[in-house]
Amino acid sequence: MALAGVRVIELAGLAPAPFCGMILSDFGARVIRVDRTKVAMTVDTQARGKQSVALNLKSPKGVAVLKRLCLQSDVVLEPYRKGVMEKMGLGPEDLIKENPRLIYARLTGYGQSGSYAKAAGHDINYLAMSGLLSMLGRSSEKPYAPLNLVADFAGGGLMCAFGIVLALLERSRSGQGQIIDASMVEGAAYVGSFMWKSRSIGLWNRPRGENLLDSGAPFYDTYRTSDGKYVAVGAIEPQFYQQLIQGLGLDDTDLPSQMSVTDWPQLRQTFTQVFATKTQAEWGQIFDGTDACVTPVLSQDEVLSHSHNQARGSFLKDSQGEISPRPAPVLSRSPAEPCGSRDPFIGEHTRPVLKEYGFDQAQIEQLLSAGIVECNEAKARL
Ligand SMILES: C[C@H](CCC[C@@H](C)[C@H]1CC[C@H]2[C@@H]3[C@H](O)C[C@@H]4C[C@H](O)CC[C@]4(C)[C@H]3C[C@H](O)[C@]12C)C(=O)SCCNC(=O)CCNC(=O)[C@H](O)C(C)(C)COP(=O)(O)OP(=O)(O)OC[C@H]1O[C@@H](n2cnc3c(N)ncnc32)[C@H](O)[C@@H]1OP(=O)(O)O
Repeated sequence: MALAGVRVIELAGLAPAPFCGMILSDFGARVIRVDRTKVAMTVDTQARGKQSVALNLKSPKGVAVLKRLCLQSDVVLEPYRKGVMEKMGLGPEDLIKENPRLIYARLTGYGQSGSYAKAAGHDINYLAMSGLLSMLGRSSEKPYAPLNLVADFAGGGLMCAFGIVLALLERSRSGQGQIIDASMVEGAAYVGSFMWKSRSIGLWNRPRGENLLDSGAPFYDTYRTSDGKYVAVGAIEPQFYQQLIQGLGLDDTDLPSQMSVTDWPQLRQTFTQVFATKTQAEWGQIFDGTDACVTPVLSQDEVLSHSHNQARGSFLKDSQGEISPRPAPVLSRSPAEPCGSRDPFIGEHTRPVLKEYGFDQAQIEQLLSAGIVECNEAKARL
């Protein structure tokens, strides 16, 4: 796999850093998640292929253990508020001084500088600060965050993984590590570059929800079908729009022109009425195999059985029967091989990882009896 041999220490976080760690793990990196002690359950639902070490960082001895793990690894991924790592003496300067090859990734909402750097926040705040939230939502309605997808995952976890891969690539030439300052505000904005770059062509001149691609255009929207399901329509180009009109059984000469913005509300009404006359599956029979750009809106449970997804193996079922997306993109020679077994229990790998990182048996027992580390192997065997 592409990242085989790369050792990552991931400090346990909420959602973006776990996703970043899972991407690295799916593509072959060895990811060791450092969890808190005295915690019954992890909130990391993206732990595929990771190992867990439970370590008390409130103790100087725990901090010393973490330092030893970091110094022998390729990547440290930390999701804390600015200053937390420095307070423990584990800031990037300290660690990179001792391990110049170390890649130190800092995944935060607002980045390591600026007046918001130390403020708490979540996806919706970062999205708001990126300028993108102001563009999301239906006409005359308030801005609407599309789950916590854009800042946490696209602009956060994924962008940070990209930064790590770039730093690894550069290190293969220079032999040196570096610090990655991954701000979710900036990551989200960068993912949305098109929204800035396309202003000059007038794509966003109208109010929110009234433009071509923000649900303003009737040929770029979702419609309810007679069985209470939905279809998605993305028939932008005239030749594809013609196929949509044909599939709907409408006569083009009775309709206003596609790009007549003032007629869009009326056209939307017509489409709404027509789509409501058949089931989602019936529309599938009409539109599948055409270029009308009409697809079913599938639920999370339906994706696995759709013929196209099935043919490509786009979704996986793990050993627990849980469905999740296959890692993307697909590399021809060294594709991801996601681990099929269950996620680790907190502290499940404390003992073997410490051993591997050079702690001897007596040191491990001492750390265990002092409560600096926890080991949950017994639970893991149950
Ligand atoms: C919208 C998303 C968030 C969605 C997350 C949800 C999926 C989950 C959120 C709550 C979960 C539920 C909840 O936990 C209750 C249940 C628990 C149960 O186990 C499971 C079910 C639950 C219902 C559970 C279910 C779900 O998991 C939840 C609903 C986001 O936007 S995520 C993005 C957030 N932002 C960032 O990541 C940006 C960077 N980080 C930050 O800005 C801050 O970290 C943050 C997020 C604001 C939190 O600030 P906080 O003050 O809490 O921490 P920090 O200042 O960063 O400091 C960390 C301190 O922790 C110490 N520490 C770290 N590791 C250890 C250790 N191993 N041992 C000891 N101590 C440790 C560290 O030293 C710091 O201590 P100090 O404060 O003293 O310096």
